[in-house]
Amino acid sequence: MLKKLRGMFSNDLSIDLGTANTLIYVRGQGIILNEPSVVAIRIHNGQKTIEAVGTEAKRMLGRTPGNITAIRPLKDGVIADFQVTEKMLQHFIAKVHETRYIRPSPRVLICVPCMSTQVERRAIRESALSAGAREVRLIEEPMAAAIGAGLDVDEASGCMVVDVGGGTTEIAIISLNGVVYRDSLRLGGDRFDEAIVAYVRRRYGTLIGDATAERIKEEIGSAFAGSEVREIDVRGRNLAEGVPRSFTLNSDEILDALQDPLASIVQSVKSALEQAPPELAADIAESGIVLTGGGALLRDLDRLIAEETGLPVVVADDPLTCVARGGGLAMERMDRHTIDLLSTE
Ligand SMILES: Nc1ncnc2c1ncn2[C@@H]1O[C@H](COP(=O)(O)OP(=O)(O)OP(=O)(O)O)[C@@H](O)[C@H]1O
Repeated sequence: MLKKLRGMFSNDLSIDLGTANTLIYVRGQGIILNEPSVVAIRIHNGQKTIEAVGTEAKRMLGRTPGNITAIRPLKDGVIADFQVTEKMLQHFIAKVHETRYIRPSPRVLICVPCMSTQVERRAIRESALSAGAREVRLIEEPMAAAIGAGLDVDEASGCMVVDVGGGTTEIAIISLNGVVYRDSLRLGGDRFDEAIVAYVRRRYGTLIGDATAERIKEEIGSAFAGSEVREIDVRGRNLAEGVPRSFTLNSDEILDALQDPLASIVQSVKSALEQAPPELAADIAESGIVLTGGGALLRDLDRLIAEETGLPVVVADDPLTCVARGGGLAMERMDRHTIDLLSTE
């Protein structure tokens, strides 16, 4: 009863401010906002106004007339456009206020890439403060991902998480509520999409948009050579003829296109294992590796990493919401000071 009451009047939010998606978790209520990190801006007489944010703005990506631009204010896990990020956060926090009773000036916990610089962290913190937060705390994304995936982060035993997001891939080894080893690659699902666009251009002399590349990746993409072969019909603009053309792509071609980013991820996972302290490496050999983030849904990415490392690899339940759920749970524990939070100075 008490918990329910506290939840109703809670001021605390946890935000997974991702390159691809932003999720907001309200203390005691769970995830109540999950939208693409996209903002559409209209320019009229030199004045910029917000046309749409989130799902509606994502539909406009690549389809806007000259006076509207749909942009993603975060790139590679960090803020690329400070003002637009702030507006986006304001919009999302206001939307949460509309649908739930939340008192103004909430306390906010934000999940940030683990190798983000002090300058980047300050930018994220300032954005949240300007968007109306009273107090801002930061948590490393892989720590939140591990908690969200249900790993026992407080045990004196190593666990390893690989969070493949839109802009970054975060690799961490966690023990006793702290991150023992961390690495962050500035590549993720977005890089997969770019690699598909480049492949189709090279191989078929045809231009496809990022949204089409993402659809191809989600529908037939695969990370492992032994996967069942699937096909998809695609339309794009033939560069030589300048007209739309249809053609069929198969998953082996997509695997070919994704070789470079996949090799970088595998290499980083291997080097994390090489650098892990021996006791923790032994724990991980037994417990295996957990994949989180939307990129973990790439077909057979778990098989690829298992094959390359010889360790058991599992994809967490609902990998797209792990960081947000873990951030929420960390927030519930925040006052007990049991989780390592980052300095916000
Ligand atoms: N079924 C799928 N197969 C492959 N990739 C997928 C699938 N579903 C979603 N993705 C990809 O997952 C990525 C988004 O993941 P997620 O929401 O975890 O990232 P993010 O938290 O916004 O990014 P970051 O952590 O880098 O800031 C996108 O690149 C999306 O294309």
